[in-house]
Amino acid sequence: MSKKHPIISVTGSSGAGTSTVKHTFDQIFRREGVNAVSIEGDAFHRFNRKDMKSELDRQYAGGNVGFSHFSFEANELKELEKVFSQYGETGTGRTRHYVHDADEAEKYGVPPGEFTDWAPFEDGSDLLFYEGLHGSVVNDDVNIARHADLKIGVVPVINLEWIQKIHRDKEKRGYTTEAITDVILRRMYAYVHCICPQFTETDINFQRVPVVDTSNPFVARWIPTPDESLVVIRFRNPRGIDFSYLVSMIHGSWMSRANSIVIPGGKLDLAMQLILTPMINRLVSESKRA
Ligand SMILES: Nc1ncnc2c1ncn2[C@@H]1O[C@H](COP(=O)(O)OP(=O)(O)OP(=O)(O)O)[C@@H](O)[C@H]1O
Ligand SMILES: O=C(CO)[C@H](O)[C@H](O)COP(=O)(O)O
Repeated sequence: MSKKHPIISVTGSSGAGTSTVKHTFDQIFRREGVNAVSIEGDAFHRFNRKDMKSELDRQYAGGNVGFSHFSFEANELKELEKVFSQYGETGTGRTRHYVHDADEAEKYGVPPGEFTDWAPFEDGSDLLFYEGLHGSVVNDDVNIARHADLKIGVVPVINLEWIQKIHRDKEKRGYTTEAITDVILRRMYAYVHCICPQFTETDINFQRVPVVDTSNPFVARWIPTPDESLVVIRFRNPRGIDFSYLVSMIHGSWMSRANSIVIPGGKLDLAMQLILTPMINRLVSESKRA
């Protein structure tokens, strides 16, 4: 945690919607005049695509069938913790990009499956924004969660997460349903052991729940729309959260527990703006006073 150089981390599995949530944060940053530097979790993969394939073969041959991109050891988590820690102390740091597809290859000038070079953050930012797989990890080697001042979990129920992943990976990244299904299966061990535990560390979780039948996610023809879903918003520490204000502002919402509200899926953007804007403003104004 850093009063002077705050960090926001948004954590979610592959296809959960963290990139989508980043757009909402970007809108808040623009509107509130907050200068944020952003990093993507995939930048901290340990291997490029080709080397990951070799490493997977090597791990499988050695009997480690739980190895995947979700695994701690497939990512440079010490480097990520160092970036968080350095940013918290000095407001400086560095990142790079993992290039997934042709569009990103054109944008960054390196082929799909490769990393760009590391580059330093711009000077003078107000906060650091992380979005990816491992923003709230606590294990024997690293404690990334302790460096972040606001930790968000993006966690659709799993059938929906799979539908979102399958559609995104097919349309944007050119994979087949069979290849994506294979990846989902191979990642299951690390999903349970490396991804899920983070959502007890996060301050607020946004869980999208479809209200249409998603019982066979592998044949779903489209992603359930916002109007075909609800979102459960759970606060780790509900003290200071003005639930009656939120329920009155978000038409159709209700409290389901003392620390949780449920909103119509179409109100997610509004809810995020109402909940997060004062939190972001507080982080920035406290940092200017520190
Ligand atoms: N609230 C939402 N309503 C409808 N569709 C959504 C929502 N959130 C995400 N999606 C869809 O789900 C897919 C995956 O979302 P997104 O790319 O944001 O995931 P991600 O968590 O960033 O994945 P990765 O980390 O693997 O890049 C996209 O097609 C996106 O449009
Ligand atoms: O989004 C992901 C994880 O968050 C990808 O699955 C990961 O970055 C590997 O990508 P690829 O299989 O395309 O090389």
